Amino acid sequence: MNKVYLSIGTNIGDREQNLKHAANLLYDTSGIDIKAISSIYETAPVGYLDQPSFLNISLLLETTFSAMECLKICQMIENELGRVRDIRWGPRIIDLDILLFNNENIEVEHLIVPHPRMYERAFVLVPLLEIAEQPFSTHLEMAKENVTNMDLQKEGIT
Ligand SMILES: Nc1nc2nc(S)n(CCO)c2c(=O)[nH]1
Repeated sequence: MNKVYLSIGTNIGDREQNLKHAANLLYDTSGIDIKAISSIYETAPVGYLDQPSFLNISLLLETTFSAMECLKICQMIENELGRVRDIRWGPRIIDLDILLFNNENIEVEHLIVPHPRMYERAFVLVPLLEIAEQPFSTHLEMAKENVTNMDLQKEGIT
């Protein structure tokens, strides 16, 4: 069984409904067991600043799927909710990112785990650490270290 941490973000439409829809699609997927879901965080946009604020959550899954299969499932859910990939850092109806896959390091085309930008993003680290299981993996220890040194108000997470 694989342990996978995801980050989900949305800043278009009915944002809470988008999160619920994505979580329900994961819940309904045979081979995926949702073990934890974080609180919903309102977060200031990072990257492209001229866009609405996001809602972000993190989930812990247990799954029989491989990392690549998980990536495909995340992309299917984004497509199902109508994700349009136009402006790279722009507004999106839903965005599912794989943060951690067990305590593995993965670097293949289209998939890098741990997520390459997760350690610098409070909107990822705060929900993640809310649900992270003890004892922390080395990746989660680093996440905790990084978020401890962040000014969360400045990072725009409430
Ligand atoms: N606060 C916040 N800013 C973001 N910028 C991008 S791109 N995204 C999409 C995820 O990479 C987000 C996000 O989910 N939350």
